[in-house]
Amino acid sequence: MGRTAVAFCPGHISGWFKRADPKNGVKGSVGGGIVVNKGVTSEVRESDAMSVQALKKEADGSISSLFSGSPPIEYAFEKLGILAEVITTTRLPAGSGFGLSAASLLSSLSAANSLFDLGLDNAGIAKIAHESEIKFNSGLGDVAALTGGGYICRQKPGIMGDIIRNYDMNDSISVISFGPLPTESILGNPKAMEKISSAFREVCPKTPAEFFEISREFAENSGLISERIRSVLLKCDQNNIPASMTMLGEGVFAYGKNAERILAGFGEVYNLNMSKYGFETRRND
Ligand SMILES: Nc1ncnc2c1ncn2[C@@H]1O[C@H](COP(=O)(O)OP(=O)(O)OP(=O)(O)O)[C@@H](O)[C@H]1O
Ligand SMILES: CC(C)(CO)[C@@H](O)C(=O)[O-]
Repeated sequence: MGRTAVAFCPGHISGWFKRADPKNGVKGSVGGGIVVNKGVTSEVRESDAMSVQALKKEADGSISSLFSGSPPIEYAFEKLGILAEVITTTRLPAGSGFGLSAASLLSSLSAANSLFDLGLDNAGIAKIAHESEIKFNSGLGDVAALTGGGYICRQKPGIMGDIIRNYDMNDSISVISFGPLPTESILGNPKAMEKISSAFREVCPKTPAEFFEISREFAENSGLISERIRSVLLKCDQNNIPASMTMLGEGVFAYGKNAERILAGFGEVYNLNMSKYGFETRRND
């Protein structure tokens, strides 16, 4: 049995985004989102061979296998010249707008950093994770978002871009997910991306209410709202609950004490809170 290290990274719900023009140098996106208190825990173990196993924890505590192999994590570890057995565990659904590809990269790299004494600081970890996300089209702005907490507005692309972080989102955030919308399928679709680009407005919220207004306006203009999402949004509107579509996943996130009750009529509800913190490293010899 080799030594292990464990690290956690929160999830990130994107409310609006726009891909940065790669001609301008830095790759990624600008946009807004919420760093949330549930995300991905990675356990990294010394090994002679590289392997990644993704696990899902259910509401009743049972654990099931999601998939094995994760090209973004394998690529990042190869870049660092390390081999390890990686196990990621999450309570949240995959491919559903929680930025889990970024969270699994950041938690796995944080754990590897401490296990192998790589000496990377948080910016160094984020740089490798961001590069891997861009390479696999699995995210644009999630890594930058997850370098800290709060509900945020990213005004420049990349991990060194200006990020406004606000922390006064005190009520719970309820999320319902109807199924995955693989990030690659949207980012790799020029028509969808053109519509998304025209839906984007260069504004930053100062309050949670403004955050949900900007998210909703973007979602309405993005061309991504399905019939199922529309019916949930209508119900939220009728009950004065701020709500919008999770980017990128076929789901709805809604704000405040009454949101859970309304969303529960449509399926399993994930109850989250804004996280004040981004990813972290913890040693576990
Ligand atoms: N929990 C996880 N553990 C390990 N690898 C993951 C995990 N989630 C996603 N990945 C890797 O990221 C790839 C792309 O995932 P995708 O971007 O569709 O999911 P996501 O990040 O959960 O979605 P979103 O970015 O919309 O929240 C997956 O094929 C997988 O290789
Ligand atoms: C593209 C994206 C919506 C995928 O989660 C996110 O990375 C973002 O906001 O850039």
